[in-house]
Amino acid sequence: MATSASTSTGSQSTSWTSFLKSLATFNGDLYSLTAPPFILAPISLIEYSQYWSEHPELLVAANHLKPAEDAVQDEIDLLTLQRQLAVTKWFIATLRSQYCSRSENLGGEKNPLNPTLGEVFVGKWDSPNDDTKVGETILVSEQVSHHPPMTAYSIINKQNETYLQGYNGIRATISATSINVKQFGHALLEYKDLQESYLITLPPLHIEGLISASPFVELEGTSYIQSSNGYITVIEYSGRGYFSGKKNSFKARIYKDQISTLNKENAIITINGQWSDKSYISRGSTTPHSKNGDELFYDAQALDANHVIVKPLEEQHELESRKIWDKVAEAIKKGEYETIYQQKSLIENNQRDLRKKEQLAGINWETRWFDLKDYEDWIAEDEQSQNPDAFLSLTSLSNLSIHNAPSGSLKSSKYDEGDAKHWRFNLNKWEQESEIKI
Ligand SMILES: CC(C)CCC[C@@H](C)[C@H]1CC[C@H]2[C@@H]3[C@@H](O)C=C4C[C@@H](O)CC[C@]4(C)[C@H]3CC[C@]12C
Repeated sequence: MATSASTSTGSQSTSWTSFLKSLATFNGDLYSLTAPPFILAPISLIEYSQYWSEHPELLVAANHLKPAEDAVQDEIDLLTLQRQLAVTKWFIATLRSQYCSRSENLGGEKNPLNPTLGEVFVGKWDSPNDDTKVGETILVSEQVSHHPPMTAYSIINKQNETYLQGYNGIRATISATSINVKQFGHALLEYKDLQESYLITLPPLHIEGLISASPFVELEGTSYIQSSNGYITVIEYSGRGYFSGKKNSFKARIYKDQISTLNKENAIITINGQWSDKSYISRGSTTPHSKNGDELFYDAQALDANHVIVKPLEEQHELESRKIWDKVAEAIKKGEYETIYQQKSLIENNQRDLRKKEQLAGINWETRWFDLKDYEDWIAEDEQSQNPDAFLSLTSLSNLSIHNAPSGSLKSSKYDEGDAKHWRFNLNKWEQESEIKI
């Protein structure tokens, strides 16, 4: 999103009004809009990858729910369900950071800086509260495409053999009072020791509060967590006034398998509440509630987010996000609108020059740690393979599209068409990385 230069905070309401007017001619690309500088976030969108692991202990929790070697079938089954619950809890715990943190820390939803092609963001989390069971978790993310913007990430906890990877992009439309955003991409979580994997889809969202110049995100629709053991969590989101009259509401139902999802009565467990606050859990399909004495599932306000540790700027590579955007971020924090405009233009022009030079030389920018995998080429081979691909198996179990459809699209839905190319982390490339250090 471009920035309009403005010199005083007194002009804020005028520039907000012209921003709202510009929405009338919106072409679907959020980044082509001229946003008033006071709604810019002083971080690049690539940094949002960190929100997947602000509770590393929850990310690895399922790895500690392993059956003992002599466990009987009932114990094995119970632990399998408990792992589905652990993954569901971790996912619910990511939502507050993903969708509320700018509103909480910056006083309203803000527009992130649009990452440059090849921009990277890396960091780590130490074991929270010196819990030796968690160990170090690292984050590696890369801007793999600029048109359309796509960010890929990988989060690794070697001690727990826990590997999360994914990528995301957005497509937006405007309605009378909100900006509606569909997410593209998905996340894949693997517990290698357990030989278990999970496919996680990303919910649609909309931005409200535009008229009053106090934008905030509300999730909507459905997202899924499909496990390789068959269990599937179906999460439905709603805003103020739909399920409960409260903002950020959700209802998650865990089913034995995808077929069971056809009737909500089949839910084995139901979780209900606010993803930014408290949620409750009960057995079966009845809606749990604190008033019914149901058990607390997760309290998003109780635990502080664990922020990723990033090297000081002096030690950063020229492709690292905070190094690229340092001057712009400082100007945003100080409200120096002219400097924001100048420094952003420098970066954008430099990028345009680079792309022109590549075009003249007949070369394409090469991604650093992620490869674009075309699943159309893989389907036939995978059927014969001893080691089937996790994404293909999980989309088959969950009846989800393998195509580049809005995240969470079902097979045979109107979106289930086109390419089936998805960004995948290449661990070898990361292990051979010699210039960029955590
Ligand atoms: C104030 C408003 C008019 C500016 C528009 C900003 C717009 C581009 C931002 C607003 C919310 C952003 C979402 C964010 O809430 C969370 C995520 C999850 C993360 O994993 C991937 C990025 C995404 C979808 C952000 C994309 C940019 C959004 C829509």
